[in-house]
Amino acid sequence: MPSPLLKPNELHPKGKTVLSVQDITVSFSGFVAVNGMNLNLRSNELHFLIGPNGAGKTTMLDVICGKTKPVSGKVLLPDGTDLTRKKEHQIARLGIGRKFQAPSVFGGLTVKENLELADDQNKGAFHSLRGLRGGEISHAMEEVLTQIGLTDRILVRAGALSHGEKQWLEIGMLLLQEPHVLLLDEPVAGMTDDETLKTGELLRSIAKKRSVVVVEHDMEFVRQYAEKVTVMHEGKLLTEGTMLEVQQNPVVAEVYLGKRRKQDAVT
Ligand SMILES: Nc1ncnc2c1ncn2[C@@H]1O[C@H](COP(=O)(O)OP(=O)(O)OP(=O)(O)O)[C@@H](O)[C@H]1O
Repeated sequence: MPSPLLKPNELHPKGKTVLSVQDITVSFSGFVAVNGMNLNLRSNELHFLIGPNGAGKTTMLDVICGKTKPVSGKVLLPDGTDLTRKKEHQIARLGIGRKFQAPSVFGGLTVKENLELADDQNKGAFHSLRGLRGGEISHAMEEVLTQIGLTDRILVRAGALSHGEKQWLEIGMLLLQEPHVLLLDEPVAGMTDDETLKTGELLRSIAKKRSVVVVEHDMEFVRQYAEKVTVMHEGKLLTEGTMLEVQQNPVVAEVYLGKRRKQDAVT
């Protein structure tokens, strides 16, 4: 068990593998959604998972966080722990944070109360008795508030926040759990241009200390922020590299264009 005093970046210097997906296959009642997928996640890296609709990207995140169990394969931590054998809450405790596409904050609670709830969940019941008085917030919470840009909004009900602000709040709640790996599904969908830009900068700052994996369809966003891109197609790893490298891969172009041609033929 690593010392809780160590920060994720001290545990895993840049470039070290923090999670290894090995030969994962997922079947939904006989339909193979992921077919022998491999994926290496490294520390301090902003890693995008792209591919046409139905490629298996979300399913892959679901496998890593334990929401979906594969029929075969492993998801290994550096100490050899296989996450496919763990339950969702155990995986969260092992430092894997998952954000789903729709924000799931408590609309009736303020920003501060939502963060406190996440902080309490993380640290256990005694945390509530740690002696902070009414208006006070913990140092960790203060740092997170600054990072997600909601310091001036702490007393606003989450339900009254903009779509982008809700997404940042949820990311903040995950950050309080100090995950080593953060998994996000289409975080900028439905955001304004300004919110998209702020989210990109936020993810970049988070990836300075953690491994961040983003499933994304917005190619402009990927181009702007990706350090590494993995392309999935029909449940398999098609290729990976920098955005420039995968863009220049003719098979990637064919996969995307092929999809579009099929759609054009239908409409
Ligand atoms: N619970 C499920 N039951 C049956 N089929 C499923 C289930 N979840 C996903 N699928 C199917 O598995 C395939 C992969 O789905 P997945 O959502 O992982 O793809 P994706 O790459 O994330 O697609 P998108 O970009 O459209 O979100 C799709 O054909 C989808 O219809």
